[in-house]
Amino acid sequence: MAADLKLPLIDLASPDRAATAKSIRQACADHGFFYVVNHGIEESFLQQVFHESRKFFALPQDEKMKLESKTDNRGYSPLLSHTLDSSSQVTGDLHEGIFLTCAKVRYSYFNANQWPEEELLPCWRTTMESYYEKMLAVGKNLISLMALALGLDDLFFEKIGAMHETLAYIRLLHYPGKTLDASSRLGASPHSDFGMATLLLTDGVPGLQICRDKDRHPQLWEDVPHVAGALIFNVGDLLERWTNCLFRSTMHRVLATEQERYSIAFFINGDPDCMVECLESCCSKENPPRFPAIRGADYLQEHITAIYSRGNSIGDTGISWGNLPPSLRPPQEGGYPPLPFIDWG
Ligand SMILES: O=C(O)CCC(=O)C(=O)O
Ligand SMILES: [Fe+2]
Repeated sequence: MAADLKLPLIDLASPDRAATAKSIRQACADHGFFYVVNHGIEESFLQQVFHESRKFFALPQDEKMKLESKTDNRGYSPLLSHTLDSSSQVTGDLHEGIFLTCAKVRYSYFNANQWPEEELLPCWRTTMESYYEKMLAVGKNLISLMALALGLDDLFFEKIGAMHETLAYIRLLHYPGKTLDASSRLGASPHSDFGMATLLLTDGVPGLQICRDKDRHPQLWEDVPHVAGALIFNVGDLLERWTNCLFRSTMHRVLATEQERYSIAFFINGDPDCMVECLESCCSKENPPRFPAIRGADYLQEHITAIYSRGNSIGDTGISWGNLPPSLRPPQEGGYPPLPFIDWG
């Protein structure tokens, strides 16, 4: 049975930014996950976004399929159409979703947005665009606190270009609840998020779990309880790479539960052209960089291709763990070497 977890709570209204940054540093090192409260987004607006999300998923399947994502990034992905961890399940994850972005990057890595028709869902697009703006503002505040947490200038990630033309995504998710084969599937199979960080909004229906130590056998999965009004923040792979694993991109999954569940992930992936390389303050002779430098877009694109490939298995795409670049392969046998002791002060 999964244990219950008490994740740290970060209060964005606290006037003491240095103390907030210190708590964030601890939270990212211990869990890679924390709650964000007093984020400034009104509860009524969050409920409105959920309401619009429910309306989208309630559309007839053929309407949703008109927005089907052709290359598995922007657009609709039906139930079982992809698997976040292709090694854990042969068939797909038990959820449907739609990916949207309002990012204005100077060249297009991904498809154009696909919006439901205005007559079908009036105000849907404006609600999502407004959600995007609000979440991006919260995300940028958190990224600057992350920089402070690392002992850097709070504009550090801006200055290195990571936030220049930030690629961020909304992913509306719907887990259908009771289905015949729910017991043999997961709502979302184990994965870590690929980008810099994710802000997650859940509807109170349980299911989300984290595994703090992926190399431990057997793995310990802990329930992430819902905290009303809070967003859930988690570190993504790019921040883990920047910090040489000081900040943890923690593995998580969603159980397929009896109850229908909705959630909304907001992925902050950073500027596609920014180089992601170990921060000086996070490595030393005894603790050399664990990952080679990589351009943000290359990491994301390779990962998306591998995980979201139609057919649900890496094999179907001609990609295998063996021919993925080293940055995308799972850790070597026995996991990564242990982290050195760090005195956080
Ligand atoms: O639905 C959730 O609670 C988590 C979703 C998630 O982890 C993801 O989309 O990356
Ligand atoms: Fe995730």
